[in-house]
Amino acid sequence: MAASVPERPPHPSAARAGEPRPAEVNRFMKVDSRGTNESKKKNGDRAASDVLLLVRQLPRVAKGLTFALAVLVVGQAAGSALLPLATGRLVAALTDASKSMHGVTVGLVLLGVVLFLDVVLDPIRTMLAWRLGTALDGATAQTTVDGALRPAQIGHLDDADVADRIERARAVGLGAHPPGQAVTALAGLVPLRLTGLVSAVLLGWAGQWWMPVVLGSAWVVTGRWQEKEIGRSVSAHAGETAQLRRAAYLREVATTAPAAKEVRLFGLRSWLVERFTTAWWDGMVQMRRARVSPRRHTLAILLLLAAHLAVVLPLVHQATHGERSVEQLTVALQALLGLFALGFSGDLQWMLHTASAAVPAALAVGELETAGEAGRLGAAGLPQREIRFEKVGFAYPGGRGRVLDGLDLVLPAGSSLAIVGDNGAGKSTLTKLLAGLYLPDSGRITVDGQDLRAHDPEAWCRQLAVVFQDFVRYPFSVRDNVGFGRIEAEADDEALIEATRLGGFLSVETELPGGWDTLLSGAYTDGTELSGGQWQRLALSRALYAVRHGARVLVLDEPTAHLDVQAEHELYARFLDITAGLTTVLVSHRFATVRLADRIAVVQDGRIGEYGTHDELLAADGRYARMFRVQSQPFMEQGVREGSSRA
Ligand SMILES: Nc1ncnc2c1ncn2[C@@H]1O[C@H](COP(=O)(O)OP(=O)(O)OP(=O)(O)O)[C@@H](O)[C@H]1O
Repeated sequence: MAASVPERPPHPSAARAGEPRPAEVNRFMKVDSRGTNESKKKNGDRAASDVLLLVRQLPRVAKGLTFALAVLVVGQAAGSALLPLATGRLVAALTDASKSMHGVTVGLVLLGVVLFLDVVLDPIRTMLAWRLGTALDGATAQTTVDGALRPAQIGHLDDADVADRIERARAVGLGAHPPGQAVTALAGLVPLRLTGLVSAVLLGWAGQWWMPVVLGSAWVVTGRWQEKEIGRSVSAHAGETAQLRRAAYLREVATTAPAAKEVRLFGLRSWLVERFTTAWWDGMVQMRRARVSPRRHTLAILLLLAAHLAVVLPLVHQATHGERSVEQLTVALQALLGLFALGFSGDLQWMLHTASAAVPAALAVGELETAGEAGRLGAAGLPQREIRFEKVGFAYPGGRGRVLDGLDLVLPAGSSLAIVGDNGAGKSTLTKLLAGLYLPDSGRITVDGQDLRAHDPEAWCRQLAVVFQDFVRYPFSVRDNVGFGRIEAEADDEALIEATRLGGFLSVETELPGGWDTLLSGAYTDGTELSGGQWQRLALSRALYAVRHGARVLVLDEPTAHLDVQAEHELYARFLDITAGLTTVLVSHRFATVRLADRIAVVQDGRIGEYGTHDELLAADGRYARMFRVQSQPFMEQGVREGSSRA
């Protein structure tokens, strides 16, 4: 069956909220590098270090833009710091008995410059921040995609820790706050903080030195309390990605086409809604716990009130007793108001921390490693002699135990081998190991006597043409769907036609409205949806296109599962053409398909239980013979009944 739903529910071994994972558990990630070890840090520190990490990425992403934005932010902060000075000067000139025109003009000009700077610079800053944020989003997404695809094997995708980080890197678990939003928040926060600092200096100058110390401390302390709340919320979000991932998966099932039929037919609607709601609120529960207590809130308000009174009362007293001029009082009062910028900045801070939390996850994903050293030998022309499994043992990461256990098997080059066995016996697993997508835990696979690990995994993949049981239905053109068999090859219409002819898709292609360029997806207005069997023929054509470009090992996992009787019959008729000169592995439950192979291997208890030709295995009267009889019995009985009724 083709892949149906894009997201898997969380792995049972996924970490519970807030539960740290020891670094050595994960063999796919450098957990401790570049400050990405999130588990050891306290929530507040973690939020701050996420932001620092994000800031460090900015020049790497776009040096010029970062510099321009930094200059603008500082310039704007300097401009806004002039505001109290300009107003102070203007008020002083206006209240001065001499009514000096010079003083009024200077005040007005200063005020005009400040306002002009603000009006002109603000939209430019917003635009630059947006562009830098978009660049960061693109770079983060690229790092995630690149990292997730880098390991030559696919075991990391079965790892709950890796899956959680990928999810976080995609920012799905964080209410879709992409890292670029953090840049916008930073571009707003930094001028605020700078304004706060300048205001502190002005208050010290126009008032007394201790005034900014008292008021600034009150703002910083209460702001820190709020920041800790944000840290807790963000880490609650991050820790709860397992639940949120489940919620996202359920939403996907409910809102997309692949599962729509079953959801309706089995009446899963209420179940889905209920499960989604539960998963969503489970994911959010930590958020609610992370709220600041009302007592803390009250304390913060009282502290700020007291600090303001402690500064304002002496200021007014000094002004009324002639110890402060009108200009000083005006500047001091405005600076006093500007000091709020050192405190909690609500949405901006929240946005900054939530949006920057995806960055360490993306960096960790970007550093995913191939399990073990990747081999360097080429693989062109292999195998010449044989592929051999020697005492191969394998268990999936996080799986329930050994799927293969001491398996020995020989695939002579240029011949075909069918693999049969019960559901879950390990047939598909065997093909994935052959393709190098997983490495054996014990034993080895050799190609012409050389360990497969010694070969460059990409070079080995070029030798393979595979149709997996869950082949992918790419929503692209027919040409692309076939061409993906060898993406780096020059456009080759002859190979395209030959591969689709052998794969049984050519007759379908000629009927399509746009021919080779028909977009294969019902989700687009100009797209066309294929039937299951047509998709399978296309998947086979893709593999045969790879063969036309040099692949020498053909792996077909249930290649006839979706085919109608005629198409299956035609495929059998072409089988020798298709497999000529190739080393072919055929996984199937259909004995009509299995019989096409030169040899047959029965997978049983993690090993090869029986091996031989169809006739040899029937003569041995073992498991294969029993399975064959079970499948052919109804037809034989039917034949006997028809024979006797004719007689
Ligand atoms: N990604 C995975 N993670 C963990 N366990 C897995 C994974 N893929 C398969 N398994 C388990 O490995 C075992 C063998 O699966 P495999 O798909 O190789 O069986 P199969 O012989 O091809 O079965 P079928 O005939 O049903 O296609 C099964 O028990 C399955 O649950």
